[in-house]
Amino acid sequence: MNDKTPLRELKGVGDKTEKLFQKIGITTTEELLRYYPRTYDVYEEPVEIASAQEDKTISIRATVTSSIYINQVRNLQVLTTTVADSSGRLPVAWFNAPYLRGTLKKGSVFIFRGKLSRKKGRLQMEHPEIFTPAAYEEIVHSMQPVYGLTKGLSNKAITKLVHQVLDTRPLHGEYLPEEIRERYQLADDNYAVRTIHFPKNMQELLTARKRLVFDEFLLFVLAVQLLKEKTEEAPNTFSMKPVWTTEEIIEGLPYELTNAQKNVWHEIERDLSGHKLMSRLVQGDVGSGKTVIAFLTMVLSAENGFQSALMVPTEVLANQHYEGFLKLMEEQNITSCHPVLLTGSTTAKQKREIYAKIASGEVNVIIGTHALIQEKVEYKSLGLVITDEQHRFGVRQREALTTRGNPPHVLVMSATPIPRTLAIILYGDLDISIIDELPAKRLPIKNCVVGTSYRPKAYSFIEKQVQMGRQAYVICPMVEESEGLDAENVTDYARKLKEVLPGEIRVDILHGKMKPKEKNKIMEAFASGEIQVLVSTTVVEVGVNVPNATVMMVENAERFGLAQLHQLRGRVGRGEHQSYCIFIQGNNEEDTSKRLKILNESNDGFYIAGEDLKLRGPGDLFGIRQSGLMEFKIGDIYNDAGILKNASEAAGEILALDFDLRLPQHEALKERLMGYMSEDLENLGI
Ligand SMILES: Nc1ncnc2c1ncn2[C@@H]1O[C@H](COP(=O)(O)OP(=O)(O)OP(=O)(O)O)[C@@H](O)[C@H]1O
Repeated sequence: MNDKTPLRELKGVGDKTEKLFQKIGITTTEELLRYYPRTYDVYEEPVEIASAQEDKTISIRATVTSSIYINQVRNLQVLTTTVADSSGRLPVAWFNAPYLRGTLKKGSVFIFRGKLSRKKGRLQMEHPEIFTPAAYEEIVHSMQPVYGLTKGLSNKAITKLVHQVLDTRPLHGEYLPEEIRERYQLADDNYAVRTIHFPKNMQELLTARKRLVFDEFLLFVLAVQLLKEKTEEAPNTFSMKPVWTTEEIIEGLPYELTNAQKNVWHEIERDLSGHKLMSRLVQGDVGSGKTVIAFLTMVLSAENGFQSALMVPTEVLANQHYEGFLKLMEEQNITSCHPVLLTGSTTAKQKREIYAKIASGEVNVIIGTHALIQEKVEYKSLGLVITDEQHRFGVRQREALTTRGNPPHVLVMSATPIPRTLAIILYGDLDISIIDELPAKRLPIKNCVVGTSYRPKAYSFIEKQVQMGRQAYVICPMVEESEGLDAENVTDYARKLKEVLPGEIRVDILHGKMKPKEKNKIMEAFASGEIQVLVSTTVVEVGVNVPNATVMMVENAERFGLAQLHQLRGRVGRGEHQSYCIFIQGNNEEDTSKRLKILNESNDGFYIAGEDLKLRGPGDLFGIRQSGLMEFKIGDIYNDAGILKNASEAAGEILALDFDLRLPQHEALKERLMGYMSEDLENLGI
């Protein structure tokens, strides 16, 4: 067995299992080992029934004190009994588990592990796991991995397979230079990979995690540094001179550019006409007006006779930008641009026609999803690539671009708030511009963090806003009901909301499982105001622009990272109307309230990220990540900023000594880096 061994060759993996693993992006043993647990279950010491708290998973050691009752509730068979210890009694229920009848004999003692919930005013434990006291003794205090799952694939199945691979694979040689491991006190790689799946305690877990985070950052920073070497001196083969048209467009806009926008625009103009190729990152908080800068740059490129491509992560966004660009052309009478939209939904026939037009130069502004820089697309003269969200277009994609015949100028747009010190490390190959000013007419968003009892008020508020001509988003974490997860889902929620709101208000849904075409249709209907309330998952999070929407209501806000919530909030407050954000907290935990309150204090992405960090302890690393940021599997740029700085320092030293990694002590590292660079590039968008 080696790293690239297909899962298929493992014991117990047939067609069906192979497909299920493919669904979560795993085809080889290496990918399986890099599929880190989402979190860990700790089997705690049993507690007394009397001290058990609602909503918490606990273990109790108790005796079965009554006979078993079986009730049929629709298609659910409910099995109930009562258990007791010296402190009290507790009803327990299982669903569709008739096989337990033989086990749960009156008088027998078990460890019951599950969550307590309140039913008709009484606490009860639902569907607990059962262990004999001896079996529990063996696992108590241990940490069990909890993986991200897909329907049909159980946590047990993944755990078993990871065990199999860890037990049978040959160990690797260490690829990090010894002195670096010593200086930063990093565990051995083989140990780290095993322990991240099966740690015995928190300390072990943190040690393993530190090594893996370091590795992930080190490879990333090395890639950035090597790319920097390559691009720093690349001559400007697509020199673009400033033109009047863009000045006229700026004059003709319905608003005045902010000073920050003007500065960035001038920086870009200077870059494009300079001696070197442009590699620039434009960082600007949600709604700060990055799109118009992208459009101006594309017009400038077209006026200079070159093609440009704007790549975005979703079809919805691609459509939005395409429509936006067409509108700008029409309003401002721009004749030099011939735009085209290219996405996954474009039919094969249309694609062929579009490819031909791109090859002949008939179209010069190409807007779409990542399909744009696939090898099949041959450009006549691609002078500029703009990407609109950096986390889907990381260092590996930028590197792949430089290997094309004539590498184009690169402009990366990002709304991720990253402190400057970290940005310099993470985007070392890019010059950085910051739009640190919001358009003047914006009113600050009004926020509230409330419990679920606030819903009726929120609904009537939404109703009033709609009557005033505005629109609303309601975000739920899930698409449909899912076993074991207690969170709102789009499908049922929309149904309920339709019952509550007056019939003339059109409520519709949007989620990631819909076909792209359907999603576009819904988004267009929302943008045009036909749909007034959109119940959606976080698919709306990145870049969607409907300035008329003024309410953002987020259900189960506790399930999202603050950065993600900030992105969601950024979907409102994009026009002149007062906007509102209602975060519904679905639990009663004080820590959650504290965290969510940060959103109440500020509308500034930088501030939020910083405050969130202060509240986190080491145990939080495995709960909510600042999801959506960058392309890291395990590292978190905020929580692990210290490790990121160490990795950057180490990369600097390695390259100072051996700038192309030729020395024998770096051979294994180089191989690992090559593997990293080519890993999943297809999935990453190239
Ligand atoms: N200087 C300005 N004054 C007023 N409105 C502006 C200005 N610049 C842009 N806008 C408008 O603000 C809204 C948000 O701009 P845009 O979509 O470019 O934001 P963004 O920076 O891309 O944000 P996000 O990261 O959330 O996508 C748009 O409706 C745009 O027309």
